[in-house]
Amino acid sequence: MGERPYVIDELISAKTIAARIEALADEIETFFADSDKLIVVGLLRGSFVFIADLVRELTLPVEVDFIETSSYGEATVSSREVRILKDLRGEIAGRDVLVVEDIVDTGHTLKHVLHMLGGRKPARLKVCALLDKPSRREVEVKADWVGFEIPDEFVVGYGIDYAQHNRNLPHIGKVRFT
Ligand SMILES: O=P(O)(O)OC[C@H]1O[C@H](OP(=O)(O)OP(=O)(O)O)[C@H](O)[C@@H]1O
Ligand code: HPA
Ligand SMILES: [Mg+2]
Repeated sequence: MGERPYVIDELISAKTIAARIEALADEIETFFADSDKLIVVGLLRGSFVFIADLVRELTLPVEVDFIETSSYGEATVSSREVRILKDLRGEIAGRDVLVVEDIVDTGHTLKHVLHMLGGRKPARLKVCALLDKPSRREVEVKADWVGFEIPDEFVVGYGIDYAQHNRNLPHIGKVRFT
């Protein structure tokens, strides 16, 4: 399926995102202050910009690893089938893990990943999501830290795509079909 014609309206500016990430990093750092072994796990591809900015605001020692998931493909609706295209490189048993996600929408992706990682017996398993669309939730799952709650709009930018486009926008915009 190809893209329908659309324009992008700014929803959250780059400056607002940067300020919010500073505050999130402060909270995360306080929570994990006693941890010398935090693994920050980004969900590819959407979280690549967010994780890059977030880890640079953290001063505690961290390792960085990635999982690649895919459920949307070229569409604006979830396939509800979460595929793991790439798994972690390292072991997480007994380690503190922070999952970094760009957006929690239906919740299928995060639920699947938390179930998978939880089974590996990490010490603590927490989630930081930049965006949360609670009105669209289909399964119960919650991020421990959320940057912004947003309305039911299809968003792009700051790592997030529509049919693989617009990940390089520095701000978050909403797609308006024309
Ligand atoms: O809560 P959900 O409805 O599951 O949606 C959220 C997930 O969907 C998007 O990923 P996508 O499958 O598009 O892969 P991408 O990160 O490579 O864009 C987004 O980056 C989240 O990971
Ligand atoms: O609003 C969205 N935009 C892009 N990809 C997504 N994946 C889940 N929700 C979204
Ligand atoms: Mg996507």
